[in-house]
Amino acid sequence: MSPHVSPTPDVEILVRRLDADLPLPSYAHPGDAGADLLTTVDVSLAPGERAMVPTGLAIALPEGYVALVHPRSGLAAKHGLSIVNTPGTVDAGYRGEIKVMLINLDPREPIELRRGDRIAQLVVQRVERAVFSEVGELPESVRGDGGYGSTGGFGPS
Ligand SMILES: O=c1ccn([C@H]2C[C@H](O)[C@@H](COP(=O)(O)OP(=O)(O)OP(=O)(O)O)O2)c(=O)[nH]1
Ligand SMILES: [Mg+2]
Repeated sequence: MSPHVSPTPDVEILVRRLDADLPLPSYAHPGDAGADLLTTVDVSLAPGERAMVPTGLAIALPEGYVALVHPRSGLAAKHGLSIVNTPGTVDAGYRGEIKVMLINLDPREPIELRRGDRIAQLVVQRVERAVFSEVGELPESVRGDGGYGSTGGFGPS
């Protein structure tokens, strides 16, 4: 194994293919964080239009994991294709079809996608579950309640 490949074991995710003619999600390169998702249908998006696009996949994540549906940067840069709810959250308990809420952010050009095109990427991560414990006062911090640009704009802070 290359020393640059993570030594941690891969996480097994059970997958049902709802569309037998399309492949399982796959990583384009070793070390990639995102496995590409395909559309099972042709999609045409006018400027500003959005659509819920099926991937033909249903998965069972192990407890303690989440799968996040991220845009592909090449399609975003070249065509303005993004995802309305990026990143989409696929819960470990979800057994339905993974769908991608695509949106065409280009102000002028329509986007035409064909069945089998790679439209998004799925990033699998460990996730913590929190216990929300109510208190009257929060512990002090250096930032305090400063936010929303409190350190300034584009220039150095
Ligand atoms: O991009 C996405 C986002 C979500 N989902 C599926 C998996 C996820 O587990 C479920 C619910 O998503 P979420 O919790 O984000 O939506 P919600 O509006 O809160 O719906 P719900 O009330 O069902 O939780 O929808 C997708 O297939 N693609
Ligand atoms: Mg929810």
